Amino acid sequence: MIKVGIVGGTGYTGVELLRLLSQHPEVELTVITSRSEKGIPVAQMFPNLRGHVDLCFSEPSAENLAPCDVVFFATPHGVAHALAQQVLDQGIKVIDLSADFRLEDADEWEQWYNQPHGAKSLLPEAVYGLPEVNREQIKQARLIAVPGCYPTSVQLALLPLLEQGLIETSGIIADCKSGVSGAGRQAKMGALFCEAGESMMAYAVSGHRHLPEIRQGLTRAAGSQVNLTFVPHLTPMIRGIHSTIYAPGKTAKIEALGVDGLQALFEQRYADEPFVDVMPAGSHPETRSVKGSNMCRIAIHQHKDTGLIVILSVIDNLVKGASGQAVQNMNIVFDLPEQMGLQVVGLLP
Ligand SMILES: NC(=O)C1=CN([C@@H]2O[C@H](COP(=O)(O)OP(=O)(O)OC[C@H]3O[C@@H](n4cnc5c(N)ncnc54)[C@H](OP(=O)(O)O)[C@@H]3O)[C@@H](O)[C@H]2O)C=CC1
Ligand SMILES: CC(=O)N[C@@H](CCC(=O)OP(=O)(O)O)C(=O)O
Repeated sequence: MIKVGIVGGTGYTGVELLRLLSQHPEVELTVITSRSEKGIPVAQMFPNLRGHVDLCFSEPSAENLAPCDVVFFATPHGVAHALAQQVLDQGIKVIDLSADFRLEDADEWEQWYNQPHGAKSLLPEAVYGLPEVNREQIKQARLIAVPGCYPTSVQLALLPLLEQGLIETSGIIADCKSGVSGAGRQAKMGALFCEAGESMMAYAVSGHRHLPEIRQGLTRAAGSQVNLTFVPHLTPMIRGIHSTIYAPGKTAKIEALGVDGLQALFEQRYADEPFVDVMPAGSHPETRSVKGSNMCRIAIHQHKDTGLIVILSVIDNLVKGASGQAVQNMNIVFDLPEQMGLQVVGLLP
């Protein structure tokens, strides 16, 4: 059995890890930390876990995490910077759900996250945990940076086109909508029911901190610099991300392929991917079809008037966008079947 520790067990991604890992046949939940709820039984705070998790929250320290084989950080930015080295030094793998190790360039990270990078020496070995791109590197990794929620939905939608050089590398627009759980469990005015309910708004239009992460991944896929306009929106749902991506095709290549060729390209690219579902041509995926599941559902269209390629991509921000993808990475690292503990079907309605 794999002994698992979770730092930050009281946040939304932490409790989602608990939900998934408590059902995982190869996992023994060993340590769950919270500074604010130290000593409190996990099942007292989260009654859905009664009968499934019998641990109490403990202090987040390297000493307490020592019995683990792997530690998940489900914490705000900067926490893994401070603790990851000590955890790794004990021979424990680290899977970080925050953005601490996602950007290769520490200066760029400091600009977007407005704080000093606290673990520059670990950056060269951190592996970006998008299995659809980095599966082989993940197998060997000690330290995994789980991609952000918006970056997961946008990259999966664009990879096949950029890898094949079928679209322009500038002029791409990613218009993304997120549920409110994306903002975390901490009390914030904008996440209040009366503020977020029955309303919708864009935010961080001039530049969101996921932009450099998306750009980094797309640039790697294309082999040349990619620029895009990424605009996130807050929508009145609890879970889910819906990304509508507009990409200018390279005219001759797209005309040669046609929309059927594009559909076939996506189907081939993701044929062996357990968590990417390319929907039948003409589909319009709904966020509720992936609610609670680790699936990314994608549909490809071409706009009749402008010829723009329009890709629709939906995920559950807390599952494929965070905790589910983190468990997928753990399965790969420990050489387990990638779908183990993750075969949850989306909830309808
Ligand atoms: N919500 C989402 O959809 C997604 C979130 N993420 C990322 O995952 C991480 C966690 O997000 P989320 O679960 O939403 O966050 P929350 O704010 O809901 O939870 C944060 C957790 O971290 C703990 N924590 C806070 N500060 C510290 C600290 N200094 N040391 C140790 N533990 C600490 C908190 O517990 P306590 O204070 O009691 O110790 C709490 O359990 C973030 O980096 C977020 O950006 C990534 C993708 C999607
Ligand atoms: C709706 C909402 O507020 N979403 C968050 C992004 C989700 C998240 O936690 O970001 P990381 O992937 O960087 O960890 C935001 O825009 O800041």
